[in-house]
Amino acid sequence: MNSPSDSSFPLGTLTIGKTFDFEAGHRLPSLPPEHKCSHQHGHSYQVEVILTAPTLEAPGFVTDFGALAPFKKFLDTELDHQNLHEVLPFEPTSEHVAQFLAGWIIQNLEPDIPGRLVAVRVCETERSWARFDVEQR
Ligand SMILES: Nc1nc2c(c(=O)[nH]1)N=C([C@H](O)[C@H](O)COP(=O)(O)OP(=O)(O)OP(=O)(O)O)CN2
Ligand SMILES: [Zn+2]
Repeated sequence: MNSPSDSSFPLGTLTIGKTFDFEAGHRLPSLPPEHKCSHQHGHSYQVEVILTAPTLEAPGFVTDFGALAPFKKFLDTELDHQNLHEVLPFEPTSEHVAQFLAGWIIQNLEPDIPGRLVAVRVCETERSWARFDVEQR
């Protein structure tokens, strides 16, 4: 069986990603009333979590996708079918939500997995997204 130490494997960085979703309402109250997003509306949010690791764990994982289950549970229990501006202590722009979710992953998931968080991307729609890139640690 080949392994990454074989010379046929080029040097480089491996990343993995998994996409989660939740449904939620929100409004952005700081926007002027004429802005459509100052009014209550909803999104089918998609959250992409991107991880890396300097070495792979057997059988060749950055992190087992299944080990990200606690993050899905957090989204399901805390954000799904909620009004985000009521349950989050900040104005729920995509940018703020991406940064917040990155913080949750670093605090609550990273200690238990081999991978390290690279970025979190939050999509409000198919065409609109914000990405938070974690500073090199
Ligand atoms: N940089 C950001 N801009 C906006 C955000 C945001 O989080 N970050 N959020 C909103 C609203 O929540 C809005 O629901 C999404 O904006 P928009 O892409 O304009 O919505 P539409 O899907 O309706 O886009 P159309 O291209 O007009 O169909 C606003 N801006
Ligand atoms: Zn919105």
